[in-house]
Amino acid sequence: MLVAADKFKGSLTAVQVAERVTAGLRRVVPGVEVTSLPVADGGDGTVDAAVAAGFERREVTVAGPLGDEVSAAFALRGDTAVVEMAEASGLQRLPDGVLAPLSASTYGSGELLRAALDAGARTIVFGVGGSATTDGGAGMLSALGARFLDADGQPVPPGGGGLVELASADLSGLDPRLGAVELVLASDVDNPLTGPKGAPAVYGPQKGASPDDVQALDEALAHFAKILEGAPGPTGAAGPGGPTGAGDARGGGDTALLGARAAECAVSPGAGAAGGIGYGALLIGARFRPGIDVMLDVLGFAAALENAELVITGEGSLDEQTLHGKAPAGVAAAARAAGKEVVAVCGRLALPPEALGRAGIRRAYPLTGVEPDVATCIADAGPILERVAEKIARDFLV
Ligand SMILES: Nc1ncnc2c1ncn2[C@@H]1O[C@H](COP(=O)(O)OP(=O)(O)OP(=O)(O)O)[C@@H](O)[C@H]1O
Ligand SMILES: O=C(O)[C@H](O)CO
Repeated sequence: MLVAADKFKGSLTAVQVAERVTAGLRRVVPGVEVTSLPVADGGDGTVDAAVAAGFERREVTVAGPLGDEVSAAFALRGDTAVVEMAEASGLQRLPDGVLAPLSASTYGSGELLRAALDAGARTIVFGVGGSATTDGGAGMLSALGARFLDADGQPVPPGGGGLVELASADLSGLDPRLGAVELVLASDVDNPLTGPKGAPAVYGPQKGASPDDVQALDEALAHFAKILEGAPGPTGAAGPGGPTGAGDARGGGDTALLGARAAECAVSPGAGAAGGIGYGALLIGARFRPGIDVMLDVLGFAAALENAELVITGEGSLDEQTLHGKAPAGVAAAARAAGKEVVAVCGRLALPPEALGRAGIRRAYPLTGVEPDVATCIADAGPILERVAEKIARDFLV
């Protein structure tokens, strides 16, 4: 039996989900062998999942979304680092939870990447999602040595809103170590940077952006990308590979302009992830992969799967979004490909059985199936999840 579920956002961490499910299963079948592999899709909880799988947690003080100091962690094992942008620039890092769609910056995420480089990382899994920001990764790039100036030669204000003032950009001062690392953009979504499916339009509102803000941010990010097309690229022999990850020399040399590659990055899948930090990451050579697929590799899912007959996955809300590359869909696809049976636990279930079936999930067990009151399900999630797991044990193990 393998428990590979994401967190129930707002009620249980992924580690707690695994603990509660295990406790419920063992109440019905005391000796049952259960392997726990908490999972995440690149968004918040990604460092926790890596740590649960044996990575070392490294704490660093970096800038939060509004520039105040926050304590953030990345995970390290050997020369592989897992950096989660939400640790520095996530919604949960906003002081008092007050949304700041125009001014929130990813500067602290760049500081986290720098800390991973300082720690000797040669491969960096950059998990993105759950962000408070819509700055196209400008803050992150600044922390790594890029310069973004207004018409008076002054740094533009932090956040996506400030990018309308951008007159010139220069990436030639980027940390040269970036040229020598493998950077993987582990993204929860595959949106482009701008336009109707872009970061401001689709994810701006959840960060507090009004319709006017969305429009302003969309224009600001388009302007940002346009300026970058004419900007000096990173120096160093191993120039970034662009969205395909195929390393080449186009970005090398401080006189080389980013040009067509910057334009290509803006429309590449994942550019619009986490307020466009995906774009910034692609620009410095990151290779895009769906976050859950990257994390299953990092966490050693294939090995954990070998001895399991049944896989229990899940997340807080099994809904339409789940089908678009969220953790349970990724777990189910990988488990089904290996011929394993998959069921899911969740707080609330908003998918019909056919949709679950298409995702490879045989049956879903919502907490609301044993406790109809949603508020109680959230407040008392742990014990209720144990009862749900008892049900799974009775259905599949006895
Ligand atoms: N114990 C619970 N009982 C009932 N519903 C819950 C419970 N815990 C979470 N939820 C529901 O699930 C939602 C959170 O969904 P979920 O955990 O899938 O995260 P998400 O918002 O999809 O983000 P992510 O991409 O990080 O997974 C909550 O807003 C709530 O509606
Ligand atoms: O952070 C965000 O904007 C969403 O999670 C999509 O990446």
